[in-house]
Amino acid sequence: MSSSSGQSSSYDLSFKILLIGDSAVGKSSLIVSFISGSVEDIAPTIGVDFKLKLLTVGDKRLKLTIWDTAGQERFRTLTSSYYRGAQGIILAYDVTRRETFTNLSEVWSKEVELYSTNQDCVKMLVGNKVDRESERAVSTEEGLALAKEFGCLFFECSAKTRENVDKCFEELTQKIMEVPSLLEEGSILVKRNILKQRQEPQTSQDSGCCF
Ligand SMILES: Nc1nc2c(ncn2[C@@H]2O[C@H](COP(=O)(O)OP(=O)(O)OP(=O)(O)O)[C@@H](O)[C@H]2O)c(=O)[nH]1
Repeated sequence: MSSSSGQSSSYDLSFKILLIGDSAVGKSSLIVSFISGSVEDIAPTIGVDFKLKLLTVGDKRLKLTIWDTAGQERFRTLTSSYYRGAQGIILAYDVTRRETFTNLSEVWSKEVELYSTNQDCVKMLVGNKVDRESERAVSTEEGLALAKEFGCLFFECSAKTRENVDKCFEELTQKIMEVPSLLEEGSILVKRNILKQRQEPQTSQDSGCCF
């Protein structure tokens, strides 16, 4: 699997991936770490933000639109509509803050049930900040058990050291491509986009923000 960030209108499949979870678990950092390979200090997300990543998997060129939602409760109602049409959802928590893990059951999995319109959507639990091992408050076994309960994929990673960051996005993408209905959606999205580009003046957008 090879990857690049930036602009290109030439791709075979287009997928939408959404990151959810409590504030400051590192959702934006995971995205930036994956997209640009760098680690920066990031301000809290206001509303919703998205970034694009181009990947090649086998002979397919993929466009991933990765939506970053605000974890802060005051933005919750703003983010609910962004679940629509997602082929992949990452439920993120911070392995050093136990409440961010318990909120996956209390809050975030309920939001997914309520708002996710795609029954076949692939979900992944991601425990972030494993570089802070001495402060760990959630064990790997607990993460695995919850992922099993939710029927999700599972990864632990660090946006800071980039440990497992590429792997978790790549594994999620791979699993999406293994679901025939999602694969079909991915190619329909590309066709729709080509039609739209023919009808509207060309605008190139690598990232954006909605609130
Ligand atoms: N040590 C460590 N710090 C991290 C890691 N990932 C993120 N951080 C830090 O955690 C803080 C919050 O990161 P964000 O990426 O803004 O978190 P978020 O989940 O997007 O937060 P909201 O936008 O409020 O929902 C920042 O200070 C990051 O630098 C990590 O893997 N390890």
